[in-house]
Amino acid sequence: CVLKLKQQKSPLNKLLEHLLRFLEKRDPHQFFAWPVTDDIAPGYSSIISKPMDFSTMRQKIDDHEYAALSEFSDDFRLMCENAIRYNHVDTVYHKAAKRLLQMGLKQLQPENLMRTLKPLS
Ligand SMILES: CC(=O)c1cc(-c2ccccn2)c2ncccn12
Repeated sequence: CVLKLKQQKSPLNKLLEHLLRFLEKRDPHQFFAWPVTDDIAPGYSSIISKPMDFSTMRQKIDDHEYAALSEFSDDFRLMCENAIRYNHVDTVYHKAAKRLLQMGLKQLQPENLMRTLKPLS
């Protein structure tokens, strides 16, 4: 059998894995860890046309589906905005999504990005 050589992690992939770990730490209840199912959220799949969650983002990193940081940020924003739209404003999920989005976009700003990357260089 032909051994599938472990693909070298590209610099972008190293950055995205680092960012994903940073963002996941700010979801202590793991509300965003896995896809939302219709069982836990009635009608979810007919309301949210493009679902997204951290496990899907991790799979996309591993499958080299992100060609740029902006594509990763788009999925992060999509994940948060789905929760902001589906969940009523007075729910823990809506509130957690707003906090996570605000914190995540701040972290993705170039000057803050450099700050988290320093130790990686
Ligand atoms: C992210 C989201 O919208 C979500 C996560 C969850 C969730 C995630 C993990 C464990 C339990 N619930 C959820 N439950 C009901 C309605 C919406 N949600």
